[in-house]
Amino acid sequence: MRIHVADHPLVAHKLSTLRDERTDSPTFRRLADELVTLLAYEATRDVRTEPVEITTPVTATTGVRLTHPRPLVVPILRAGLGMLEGMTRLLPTAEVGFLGMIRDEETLQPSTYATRMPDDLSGRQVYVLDPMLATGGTLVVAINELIARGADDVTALCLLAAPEGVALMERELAGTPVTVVTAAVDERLNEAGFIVPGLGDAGDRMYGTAG
Ligand SMILES: O=P(O)(O)OC[C@H]1O[C@H](OP(=O)(O)OP(=O)(O)O)[C@H](O)[C@@H]1O
Ligand SMILES: O=c1cc[nH]c(=O)[nH]1
Ligand SMILES: [Mg+2]
Repeated sequence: MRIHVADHPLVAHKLSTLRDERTDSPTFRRLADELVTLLAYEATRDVRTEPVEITTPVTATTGVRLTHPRPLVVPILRAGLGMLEGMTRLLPTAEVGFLGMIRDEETLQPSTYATRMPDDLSGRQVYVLDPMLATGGTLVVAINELIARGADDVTALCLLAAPEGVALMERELAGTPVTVVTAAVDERLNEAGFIVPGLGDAGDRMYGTAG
């Protein structure tokens, strides 16, 4: 597994406002959207392309286009849904699948309550969207499902990661074609499994609800 931390002052600036407890839901959603677009630029560095012959007003030349099958983007509901538009702005022709997952507040174990994506992902590049990589349990289950369906290149975009979650993914997904792109790796998890300093519950902050 590879991890890429986006080291850029604009990313750090937007992330700081996102973390601030005074940031309201509309601003949180807008900043998450802007951050995803910056992360998506890094995350799609290896998106598959093929040569294409084009003619400019001046001459014939060779350009590139995204290969078929198109990449699949999979937001993990709820909070990952707030990252979808920022991602598809850069990859407008991507196919979109959905995974609904929830982490038990006591045990911190993830469970999947909805799955809507192609059964056969053979040879597909997949971009998974989830703002928080905390214990890593959610992303390990999600990515194993994608690989079981045949995905051969998986990139997870996360706004924030905890070292414990990165370590779990490195252990559980060793030898798999997985990359994590994140805006920051924070200090640690607290007793409740929240990222410190973190930004709180991403889903609640995004949608203005509790739980
Ligand atoms: O790395 P982990 O320890 O598994 O935790 C991360 C997960 O927790 C949050 O989802 P949550 O369960 O709060 O669901 P929500 O998006 O509906 O709020 C977050 O959006 C991740 O999916
Ligand atoms: O800090 C955390 C950890 C898990 N999920 C969140 O939304 N925030
Ligand atoms: Mg939540």
